[in-house]
Amino acid sequence: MDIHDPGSAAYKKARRQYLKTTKNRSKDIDAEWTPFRIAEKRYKARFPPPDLSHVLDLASTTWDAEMLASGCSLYCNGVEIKPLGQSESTSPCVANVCRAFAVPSIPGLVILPSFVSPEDQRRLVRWALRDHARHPNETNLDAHYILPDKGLWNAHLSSDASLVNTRTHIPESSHSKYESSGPRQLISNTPADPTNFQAMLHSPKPPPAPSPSVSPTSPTGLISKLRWANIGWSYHWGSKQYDFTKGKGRVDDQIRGICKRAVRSVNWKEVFGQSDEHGWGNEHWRTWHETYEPDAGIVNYYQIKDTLMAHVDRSEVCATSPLVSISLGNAAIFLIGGLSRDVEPTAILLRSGDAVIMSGPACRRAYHGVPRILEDTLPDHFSLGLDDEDLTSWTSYESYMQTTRININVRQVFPKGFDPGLHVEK
Ligand SMILES: O=C(O)CCC(=O)C(=O)O
Ligand SMILES: [Fe+2]
Repeated sequence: MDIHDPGSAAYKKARRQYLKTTKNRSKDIDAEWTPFRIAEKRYKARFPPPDLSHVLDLASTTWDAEMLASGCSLYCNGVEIKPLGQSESTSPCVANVCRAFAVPSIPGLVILPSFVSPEDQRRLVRWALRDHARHPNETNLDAHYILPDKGLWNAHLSSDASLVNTRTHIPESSHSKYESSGPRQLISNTPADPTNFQAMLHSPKPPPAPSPSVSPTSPTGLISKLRWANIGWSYHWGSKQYDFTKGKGRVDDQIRGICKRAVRSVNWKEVFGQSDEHGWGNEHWRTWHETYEPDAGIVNYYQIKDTLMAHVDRSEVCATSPLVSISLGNAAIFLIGGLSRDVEPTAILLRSGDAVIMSGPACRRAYHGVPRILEDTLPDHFSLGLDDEDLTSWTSYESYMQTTRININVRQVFPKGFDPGLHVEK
């Protein structure tokens, strides 16, 4: 990256901005920062450009086949990793190269580098933009705009000149129904679990208030403002709870298939079988190959300067089932720590095609975030993708992806055997 070259224009610009913004900053603000916040600040900084030498980057290392097969711990940029062997169902090992790694300091974290093929990555990008970011799936834009029936991406592709109208003209009388909420608030919510499910089910979930400051915008103008689209069960951002009264949205078959294949490719005994010190009793990881069933999630659309602050995904009733996270497009720094922000996080470079599985009580409720999208890291197969379907429109996907990272983040809300239907029909 040329941000590391002190002679480059990007470096000089970042330095100028840094000096301007830090001129009056008190030095002791830093003293109050948690280890997670310090790491976030470090990787987010435009200046000095972050040192990536302690970032776990599985793709940058050539692994010795024998060492991988030994099952012993290895170190990559100072981070301990454990290569996982074959699972009984499908193998993540291609030509004897291990394709699954656990991170022992965060039990339940599994990384599957390059799990999604280049063709599937392009297919998923099309899906995320053209097929998924539209009605009936809610996006961050729906609160403020009345999106076109044909979908925002299709409207953008057809160079639709007509502006997308805002929702600001809400009758005064119904204002009280609406609650102010923005995307990805960092308010803390009560962790969901089977015992408080009933109370959560019936708590009020008012629709978000449309922003009064937005104005009608072209589809092309709005595409760069797309930040998330819901998958499966509907999520209520205001209360940070699922709204089960809205019914169960579909999980696309392709997404479901990839996530199930990822979970089946892991030999969970190697991940959790050694010790049961985490006290989740029934060892339900033993049945994940058969019982794992994704039912909710989110597609995140990051532009280069976007970040996702430290958070815990604790709205799911099941706090241990695998969460499968797929990265597409530009690479990112992913930070994952522990049950509080006081735990020093591990930094992981996630590249297009990588899958991450967060599972078990230690990892599933660990703080994590994305402090940085790395500019100019779009892989070549996004530019050379002209051999598959629909040649003409790929260039639009490619140009959008030049400045984008997409993350498909898929969860299982309910533990096996928990029937939400019984409780909904009262
Ligand atoms: O973008 C990522 O890799 C993580 C996204 C995430 O943590 C979330 O959607 O909750
Ligand atoms: Fe998350």
